[in-house]
Amino acid sequence: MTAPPPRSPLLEARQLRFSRNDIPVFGPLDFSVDAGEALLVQGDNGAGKTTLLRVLAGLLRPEGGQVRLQGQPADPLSRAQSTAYLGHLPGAKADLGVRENLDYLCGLHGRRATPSLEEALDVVGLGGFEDALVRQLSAGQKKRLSLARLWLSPAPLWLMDEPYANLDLEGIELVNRMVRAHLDEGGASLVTTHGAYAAPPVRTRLLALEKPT
Ligand SMILES: Nc1ncnc2c1ncn2[C@@H]1O[C@H](COP(=O)(O)OP(=O)(O)OP(=O)(O)O)[C@@H](O)[C@H]1O
Repeated sequence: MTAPPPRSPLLEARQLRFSRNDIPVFGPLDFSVDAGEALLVQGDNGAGKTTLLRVLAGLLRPEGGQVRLQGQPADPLSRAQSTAYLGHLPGAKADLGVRENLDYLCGLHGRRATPSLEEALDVVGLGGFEDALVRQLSAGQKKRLSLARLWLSPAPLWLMDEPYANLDLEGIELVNRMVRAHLDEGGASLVTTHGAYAAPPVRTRLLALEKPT
């Protein structure tokens, strides 16, 4: 019996590098993440973690190198479709309600057929806040709204920039439960951290970012 061909990584970066005004921010980097895995991206303030995630999401153009998704070269459009980005700013409209915002964000980024918006809000602990205005939410509640958007996303690759920031202990456990469930379903996650926060208790690779000299 012949062995099945090896499966391509969900995400692979080759010699990926980024500069701003000719000043190197990161790279060249080589790394890969398989379905069912998390990659912990560690580095000090300014090491380039957010920039790397934004490049992978297709929001910034790398200076060089390649990004492959499931073995195929990925242009910015396919990167945008295959990734869900959880950033520092929730991207929500302050004067709209929580459910309205989630609906709007899912309209922009796409969503799975299930669960419903209300179920997703329950999962992240925002049940009962459906009609609250986003500007009335705390920082942690806004982060939970972003997590609800992630939970509804059909994208296999989650790009999570400091997902534990502003969350209480229960929120940290929520992030870990979500990452574990996403990986169990065949997804993958990149999680940035300064190293001081908790890390998801899942099969994890490590990418240490240092400022280029
Ligand atoms: N919009 C921007 N314009 C110019 N320089 C920027 C911009 N955003 C980030 N930088 C610079 O790029 C470098 C990398 O920033 P980045 O936000 O990727 O780091 P980080 O590792 O995510 O940091 P932190 O842990 O503080 O969030 C820093 O030197 C930063 O000053």
